Amino acid sequence: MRVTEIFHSIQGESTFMGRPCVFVRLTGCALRCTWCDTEYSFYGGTEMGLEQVLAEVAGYGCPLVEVTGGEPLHQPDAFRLLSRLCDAGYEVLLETSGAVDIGPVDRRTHIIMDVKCPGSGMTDRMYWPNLDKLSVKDEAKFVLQDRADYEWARDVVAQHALADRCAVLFSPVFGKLDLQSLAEWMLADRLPVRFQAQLHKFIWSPDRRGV
Ligand SMILES: C[S@@+](CC[C@H](N)C(=O)[O-])C[C@H]1O[C@@H](n2cnc3c(N)ncnc32)[C@H](O)[C@@H]1O
Ligand SMILES: Nc1nc2[nH]cc(C(=O)O)c2c(=O)[nH]1
Ligand code: SF4
Ligand SMILES: [Mg+2]
Repeated sequence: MRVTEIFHSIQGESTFMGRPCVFVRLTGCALRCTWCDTEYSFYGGTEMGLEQVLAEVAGYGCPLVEVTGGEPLHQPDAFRLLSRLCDAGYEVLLETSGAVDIGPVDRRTHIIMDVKCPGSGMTDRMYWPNLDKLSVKDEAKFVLQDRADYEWARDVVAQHALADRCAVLFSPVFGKLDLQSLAEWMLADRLPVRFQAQLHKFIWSPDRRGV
């Protein structure tokens, strides 16, 4: 499979935020979210075998592993990687765009799935049946760039009763949507969702790779 980087860091997103975690970032993505912070993963990378990836992950001695990208699910080997990581006893997280069917993902995986808001420019790429496939251990994440995105996300959460199904995360596009505004909108509307900002960008510099 094609791998951009494997690194050990503090999990900066999701309900697992704050925990030490090994990241496997797979190369390539068919989407182009306007605000994507990982464009360096679109091309290049190194070809690695499944066993090689598993060995490198094991070297960190860390029980939490996240497979991300790019869009990991574009590579057929990603599904095998997730299953093998689960078999090996890791707590396994998957970050995925919402554009690829999550049906074949090993159900031991915690799926953290973006629902692409209008500001991303990628709403029409969403595979909507994915919303019904999320379960209690999974998370639906809305990355918001402005008030219009917020209102759209609020409506999607209500229409699909998403908060009854799984954790729902509202996250500002880093450096674009003011944290305080988002927090105040959520409180005013009494939303049953979780505020989250990208912790690693506060710990390290926002454009640093491999953290
Ligand atoms: C780089 S993506 C890789 C996984 C997958 N392609 C996806 O979109 O979920 C990982 C996460 O970072 C989020 N993200 C990317 N750029 C961001 C930004 N500028 N501000 C906040 N979150 C961002 C994405 O929305 C996604 O939840
Ligand atoms: N520290 C850290 N936490 C993260 N959580 C999700 C990430 C991602 O890029 O998918 C990420 C990342 O790039 N770094
Ligand atoms: S789907 Fe993920 S990796 Fe692809 S452009 Fe959007 S945020 Fe970036
Ligand atoms: Mg990232």
